Amino acid sequence: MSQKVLIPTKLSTAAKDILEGNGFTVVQEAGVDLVELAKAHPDTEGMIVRSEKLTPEVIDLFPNLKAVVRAGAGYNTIDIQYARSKDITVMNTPGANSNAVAEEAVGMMISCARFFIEGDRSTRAGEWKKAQLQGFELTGKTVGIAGFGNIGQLLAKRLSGFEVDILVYDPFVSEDKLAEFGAKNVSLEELFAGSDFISLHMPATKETANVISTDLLTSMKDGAVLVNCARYEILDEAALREVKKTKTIYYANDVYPKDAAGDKTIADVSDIMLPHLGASSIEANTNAAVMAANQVSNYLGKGISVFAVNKVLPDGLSPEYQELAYSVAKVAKAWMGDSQPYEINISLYGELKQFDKFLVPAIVAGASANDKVVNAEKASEILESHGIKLDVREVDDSKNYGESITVDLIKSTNGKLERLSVRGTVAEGNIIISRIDDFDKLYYAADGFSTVFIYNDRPGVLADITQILASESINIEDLRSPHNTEKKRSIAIVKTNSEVSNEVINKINSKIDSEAAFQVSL
Ligand SMILES: NC(=O)C1=CN([C@@H]2O[C@H](COP(=O)(O)OP(=O)(O)OC[C@H]3O[C@@H](n4cnc5c(N)ncnc54)[C@H](O)[C@@H]3O)[C@@H](O)[C@H]2O)C=CC1
Ligand SMILES: O=C(O)C(=O)COP(=O)(O)O
Repeated sequence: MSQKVLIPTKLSTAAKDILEGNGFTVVQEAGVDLVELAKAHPDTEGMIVRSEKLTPEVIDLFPNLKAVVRAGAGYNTIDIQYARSKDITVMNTPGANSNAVAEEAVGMMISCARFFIEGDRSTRAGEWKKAQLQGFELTGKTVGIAGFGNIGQLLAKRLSGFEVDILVYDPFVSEDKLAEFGAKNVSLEELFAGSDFISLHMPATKETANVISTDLLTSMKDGAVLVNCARYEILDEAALREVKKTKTIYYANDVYPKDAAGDKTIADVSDIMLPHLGASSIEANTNAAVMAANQVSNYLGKGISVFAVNKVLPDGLSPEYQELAYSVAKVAKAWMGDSQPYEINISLYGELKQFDKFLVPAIVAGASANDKVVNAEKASEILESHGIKLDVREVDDSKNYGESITVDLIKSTNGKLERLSVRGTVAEGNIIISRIDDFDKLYYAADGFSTVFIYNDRPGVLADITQILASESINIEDLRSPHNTEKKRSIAIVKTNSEVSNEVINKINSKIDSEAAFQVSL
């Protein structure tokens, strides 16, 4: 039965399309209470949200939930610790909506400095406030950016045409990053006192709660502009109200305690108020939808967690290695065909051996991959229930395999055991299959469609394979065919531009009489 993903938010249909294409059942209903949705879909295993609040009470309504992707950056609306305690992995989609927010911030700055909102309102009302609404320019001024992550950096880049000086406050930013943008690292106090425009782009955390205080606001230059497209909780609203009584500063706001209609307490001190529009561009929505759908699909289907915020991959383990784990196992499983392994042996070489708990689920998912979708979390249980032994072996690092993974599926046919062994590594960010059976040094990039034949070495076999594929109008993109002269065996790995049907594989097989013939798509 296919796994269910709930999208209780307004999100590009790209997410639903990707997930359905990968075999998931998708329910997308925006604006419906999560409690109601939980009643109707208690079997939900994955969820994609935007600013919807996931409290412990809401999380408890979804007993089968395994993965939540916040299609966006800020995840302060999700109780990630509670989710962790329920073994739910929460991810976000960094960078997906950054440009939309950076552009919004530039728009806010100029709208404030040139009085666009008051100009519009008063002119509509029949007034003519040309003399009163003389503004000031952004060009050549000093802009302070608090929080120099994805959005902060893009903002600096977008502002470069305005020839501004940039001050940055971010306790975690590197000197290299600052140099790249020609920005100066300062304290938050120096940033507030020295900037004509200030834009907030740090996350809402315990450390940033109410950090924009009376002292900072009082220190701002007269007539300076403060833009908050980050989070409501960062600014001390009462302090802003007090300071604004005696000082002319402008405040542009996009964020609230909750996203909902109704009166807003911040209204009297805001010069511009938008209904949390930062990420609301077509482009950002599509980017976030595509990223989120792939992340849910990879996690539930392959055990690969990318951008997890409550189960962060340990230092030294990049997500490519989880992908490698899945891919190596999937190649071995494709070789094995429909029968079930008697045993799975896993060898994690080099630094990878310490990361078994992050890699084994992906291997188990790959080794169980008959359909497009498998349930990575449940795969171990399934293996156990089928009596399949899983063995993570002691490895011999003197073999110099670097950071690589070997998956051996042990096949049992009428009591006779056969080892189907595949090894891979990551090189320059690419997933590389380095060995199948005893054919090593393959160095073959595992993506797209590959058909593999193992056969007795003799002249003319490659010609037969390529000729049959050509007659089916299938184009070959790569072909590796090392020989084992001692055993007089060869392997041909043929990467094609499209899927090769079973019928065509059988046709080739009967012509070349191979001992193994299988296709794998990665
Ligand atoms: N208005 C809107 O629609 C949107 C609002 N946001 C908000 O903007 C925030 C930033 O988004 P991104 O740039 O994508 O995230 P990011 O994670 O790429 O960047 C955040 C930056 O803040 C820095 N930071 C962390 N703690 C800090 C502190 N105490 N003081 C100063 N800097 C600190 C981090 O080092 C990092 O460089 C999000 O957390 C979210 O709350 C994000 C997207 C849309
Ligand atoms: O990505 C973020 O942090 C945002 O604030 C965007 O929120 P939204 O997806 O528009 O509800």
